[in-house]
Amino acid sequence: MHSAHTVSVVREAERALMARVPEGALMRRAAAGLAAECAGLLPRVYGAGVVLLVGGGDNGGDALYAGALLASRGASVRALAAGRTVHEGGADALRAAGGRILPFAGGAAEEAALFDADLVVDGLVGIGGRGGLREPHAALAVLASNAPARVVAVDVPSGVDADTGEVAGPAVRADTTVTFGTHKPGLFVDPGAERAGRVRLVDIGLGPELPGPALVRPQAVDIAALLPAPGAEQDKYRRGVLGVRAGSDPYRGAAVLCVGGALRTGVGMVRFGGGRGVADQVIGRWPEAVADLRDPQSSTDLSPGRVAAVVIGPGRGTHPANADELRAVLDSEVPVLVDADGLTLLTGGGGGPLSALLRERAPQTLLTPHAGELSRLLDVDRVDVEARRLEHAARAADRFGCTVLLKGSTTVIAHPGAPAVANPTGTPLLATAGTGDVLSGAVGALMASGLPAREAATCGAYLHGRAASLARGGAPISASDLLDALPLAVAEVARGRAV
Ligand SMILES: NC(=O)C1=CN([C@@H]2O[C@H](COP(=O)(O)OP(=O)(O)OC[C@H]3O[C@@H](n4cnc5c(N)ncnc54)[C@H](O)[C@@H]3O)[C@@H](O)[C@H]2O)[C@@H](O)CC1
Ligand SMILES: [K+]
Repeated sequence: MHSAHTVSVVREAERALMARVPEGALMRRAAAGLAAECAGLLPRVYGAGVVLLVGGGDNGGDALYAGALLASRGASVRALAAGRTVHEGGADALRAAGGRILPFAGGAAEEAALFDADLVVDGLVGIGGRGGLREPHAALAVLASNAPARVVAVDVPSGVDADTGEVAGPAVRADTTVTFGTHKPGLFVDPGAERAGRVRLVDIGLGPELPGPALVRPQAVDIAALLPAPGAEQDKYRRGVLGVRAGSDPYRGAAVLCVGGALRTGVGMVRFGGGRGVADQVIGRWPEAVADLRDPQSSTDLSPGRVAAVVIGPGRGTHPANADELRAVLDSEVPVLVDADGLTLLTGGGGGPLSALLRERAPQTLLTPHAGELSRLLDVDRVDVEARRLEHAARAADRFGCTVLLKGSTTVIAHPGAPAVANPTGTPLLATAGTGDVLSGAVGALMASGLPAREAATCGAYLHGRAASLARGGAPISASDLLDALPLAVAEVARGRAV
């Protein structure tokens, strides 16, 4: 599990650590780690052309000290200074090692230097950056991103908000980000994550000073530890029965995909509740599912004895009868996943009393919106949700008192009082109709097997993203392809389970 801490927490921890170590020790540790990473990216350090982009703060200081180490190994190192001041100690060290410092004036010579470099090191701003990049930092960030050389960002790519991953204007696009002491949330959440490239952590001894993380990014081994292992003693009921309230006459496919997502992730049984037309379609595709053709508003099949969890919403409709059905489900004693039309019902006219039910219900509840649905739930602009995904998922989790999985380029999971989760898997190929229905079924299956909502969401999002990568070897995929690849993803993760 990779952990990330916010800037204020990092600052606090650094203050505590600095009081215990000799002056300058942390920057020397950071620079040594940075230089080693840079050296590893160059075929040969001796004779390599390295350009440092340096701002006026300690982030520039890290770059200058690392540049000095590379220069002392024979690299030709030039620093382009974005402002009038640069870190003095770092500048002295670089000059002493034979490097040069040039003011950046936007001239052709500096552009040529950047385009001729073998490696560009972005030390413009780190965790001290505030708001969108000012000039000339912004111009340098654009030049660096367009340069053919590899780009290494120091601590965070300049222009990326370290806490949120927000990118307000130009930002450096790095191949590698070398971060210090702990990861920063913005490195794991898009749009920041996409700018960070490969993220490497340099240990500067901060660990003992750090409290619990603000965000975690699970690895395959963490998912393996969560994944329910079917036991020899289990029957279909003990393995978990999932109730699915998805699909409607006009949207039958949503039901087929949701039920398929559950079956292909592993579940004891699926009880499908819905009308004859959609039920026929579901059973036609998945004869192993059990159709319940009773009145969908009836709550008799929502007792914990009959289902261990319920998924409601994909393709279900937003008529008053659907609101009644959602109310009955939320009134039940079982964990519930609300998706798609169910989320619209929480937002719409009946949303007041229905969303109040979320706070009141004792069992686990999970909402799985995409950015548009979350923007409507919170009554904010979609672009704001996409710019600051963590903040909005956390706000919804607090408001509704339940777990929230925000789907998208980085899927994030928020749960009141627990670290946020950034899902590491997935591909842009997932942006296609029906993949959300598969996700709700997959996560529902994990809830039915007994995983709490936050863990089921973490595990399900990981498997869903892996399935997308495994399906069709990188060729475009449809939601049905995901169904075929889900068992491969489950098997891959299960192989990593500690024995
Ligand atoms: N504090 C510590 O113990 C350590 C800090 N380290 C480094 O120090 C960095 C933090 O250093 P600082 O606190 O000096 O802050 P930074 O160097 O990240 O940023 C401050 C500088 O950036 C400018 N700036 C801020 N926002 C800007 C914007 N939007 N556009 C243009 N310029 C902007 C400020 O005017 C100032 O010159 C870390 O990211 C890390 O790289 C490391 O050396 C490890 C140890
Ligand atoms: K930087």
